[in-house]
Amino acid sequence: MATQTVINKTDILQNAACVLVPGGFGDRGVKGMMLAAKYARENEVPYLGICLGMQISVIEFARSVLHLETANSEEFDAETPNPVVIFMPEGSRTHMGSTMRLGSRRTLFQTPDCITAKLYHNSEYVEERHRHRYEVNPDMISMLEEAGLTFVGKDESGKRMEILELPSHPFYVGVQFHPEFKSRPGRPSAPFLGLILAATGQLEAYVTKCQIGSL
Ligand SMILES: NC(=O)CC[C@H](N)C(=O)O
Repeated sequence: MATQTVINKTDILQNAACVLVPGGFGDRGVKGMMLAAKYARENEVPYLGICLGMQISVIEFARSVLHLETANSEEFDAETPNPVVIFMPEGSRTHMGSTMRLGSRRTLFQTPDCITAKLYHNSEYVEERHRHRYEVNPDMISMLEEAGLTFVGKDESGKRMEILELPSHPFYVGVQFHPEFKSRPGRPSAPFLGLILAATGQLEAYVTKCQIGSL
């Protein structure tokens, strides 16, 4: 897609109540996803990034806020000088399928004082399903956190980033797992519910109810 066309596409975001960037593989559509993440971040539009969508938000933040213009995922540019998203060390580059990090795994909340912990009814941990080969580069975390992006959920080793939030934003959430896999009719997944509540101005009231245990 020509750059000009991509830029004009942000027009369609102007009336968006929220933005969701879902999972995916390869670099198809990544430019547009990056613009959507940037638009949501800069304009306080509720954002949920799932798996690739979380990785996109980290790249976008590194480029725009840390001014690392070449920040990228090794999935899109294996030689990037600023790999903010890297190939997971235990994966295999030659064998696909079962070499992915798959299945239900535990994410530990690093603080109870974050929007996702509250949405998950103040749990200390969640178990959600995974399907990915790349991850946020653990060596970049302190730089990203100093600039305001916080990693509020990590795996049991503490090295794998599972949930990010931008506390200065009304609802800017990225999850490395796939909350859609455990979502059920009448029992919506917490990150999706949070996105819709934020988009309709009901997030604060819902979170308060969670806090006082009346839900
Ligand atoms: N399911 C996904 O969105 C995968 C994201 C990315 N392509 C990875 O392999 O890590």
